[in-house]
Amino acid sequence: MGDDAPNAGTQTHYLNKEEEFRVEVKIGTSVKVTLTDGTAEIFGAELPKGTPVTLPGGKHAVFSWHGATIDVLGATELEYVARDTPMTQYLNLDGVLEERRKAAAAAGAAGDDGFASDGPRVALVGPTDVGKSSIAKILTNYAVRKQWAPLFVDLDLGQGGITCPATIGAVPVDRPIDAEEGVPLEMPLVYFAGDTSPGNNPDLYRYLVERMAAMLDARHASNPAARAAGVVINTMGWVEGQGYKLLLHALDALKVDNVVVVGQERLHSELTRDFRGKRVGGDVPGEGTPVRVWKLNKSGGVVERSPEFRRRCRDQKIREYFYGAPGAELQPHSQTLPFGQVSIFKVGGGPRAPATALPIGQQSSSDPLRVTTVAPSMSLLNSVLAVSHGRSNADLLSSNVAGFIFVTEVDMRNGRFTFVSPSAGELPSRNLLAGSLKWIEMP
Ligand SMILES: Nc1ncnc2c1ncn2[C@@H]1O[C@H](COP(=O)(O)OP(=O)(O)OP(=O)(O)O)[C@@H](O)[C@H]1O
Repeated sequence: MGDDAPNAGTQTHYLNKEEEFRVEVKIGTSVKVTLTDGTAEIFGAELPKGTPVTLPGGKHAVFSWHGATIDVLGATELEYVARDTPMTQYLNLDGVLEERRKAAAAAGAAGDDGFASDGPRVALVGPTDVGKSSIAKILTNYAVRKQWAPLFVDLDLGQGGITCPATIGAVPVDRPIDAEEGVPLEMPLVYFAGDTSPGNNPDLYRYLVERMAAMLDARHASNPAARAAGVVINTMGWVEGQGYKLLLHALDALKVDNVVVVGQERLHSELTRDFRGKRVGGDVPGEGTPVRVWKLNKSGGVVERSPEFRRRCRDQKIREYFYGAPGAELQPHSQTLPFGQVSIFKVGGGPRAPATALPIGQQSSSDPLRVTTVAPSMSLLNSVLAVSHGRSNADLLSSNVAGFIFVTEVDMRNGRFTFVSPSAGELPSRNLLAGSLKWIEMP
């Protein structure tokens, strides 16, 4: 253990075999890490030798399997070297998944299009702050380093692992997810739930997870390489009561065959009980891949994040969407449009009234899956709106989104609003989806 914090200037750190340098960087700032000797990785992504890598605000770990020397430039809030890590456990799990991928590819090559040609569908589950997203990145990156392109799926509405918070998303990963660029965003499939918690509209969350599962099945049916590479899924940290039911639904819908529980004995035993004897992928009972439930240790480096820190991480994620990662400072584009030139919708309006409480044939106006029009008002100020691929009112619910805009000004007197978007030019669609996601831009 070791170095004192906080630090500025360049500090050199020496990592022995299987040691990890843990560092906390203040939100809104960044530090640069350069590997000068040996080999090291950040959540499974190899550090290039001699090239500085920017670590944005947050908590990071630089791990070395064989020993390394690293230089860190900039002020950190906390830093130390840890000897005890669960990385060997994570590597062993990767070994099991790798065997599955190879067997799936071999079965596919032999013309078998049954469940034997399915690569692993792995989900990381556990309460908040146990390291689920970090392990999801490690497993994805280890697969990418062996030339697979697995699908990375994020079901956590709270943090926006792929694009903005309040979404679930999936993206094929063909180059390592690194600290600077995050998940590659060439072809993300993103659904907007409009809220950072699924508890406010669980029906919508379930619906979107099922949409995602259908798209995933369709992709695998037409792409044997993607099918063999498999899927790594990061789930939300709400694992009690309704959260547990939503989790079971998602694992079922996405046909997860490797459930990896991080850091909670009770959840592990509940899932072991609920998945006993269960198989996925087969056409007849008794066929298919048995679901395996694993238990992984939580890394000592994962620290609990306060609600305030989480909120700031979420804001940073939205900021990154519009301005790029710290240091990139992309220029978002500002435009003003009359309200008449766009249609703004929202999904759901609170809990559904029981059908028995309504006149026969009438649908509740608060149907959680009902799409309604949002009238222009000042309440749109600071809203993050999704730009939907949906063309008609009917398919807005089921369509994925092209991107997001952020409302910076509402001019009710002249009936127009000003927004920023990450790229210039026409919006890909004039159909916008609103939710409760807001962002106040800090200087
Ligand atoms: N080994 C480590 N050393 C230092 N920091 C770490 C380590 N592993 C994870 N972290 C950091 O700890 C924080 C929580 O980790 P992570 O986001 O993976 O947890 P999670 O279980 O997915 O949380 P949530 O469900 O709340 O999103 C993150 O800021 C992550 O970068």
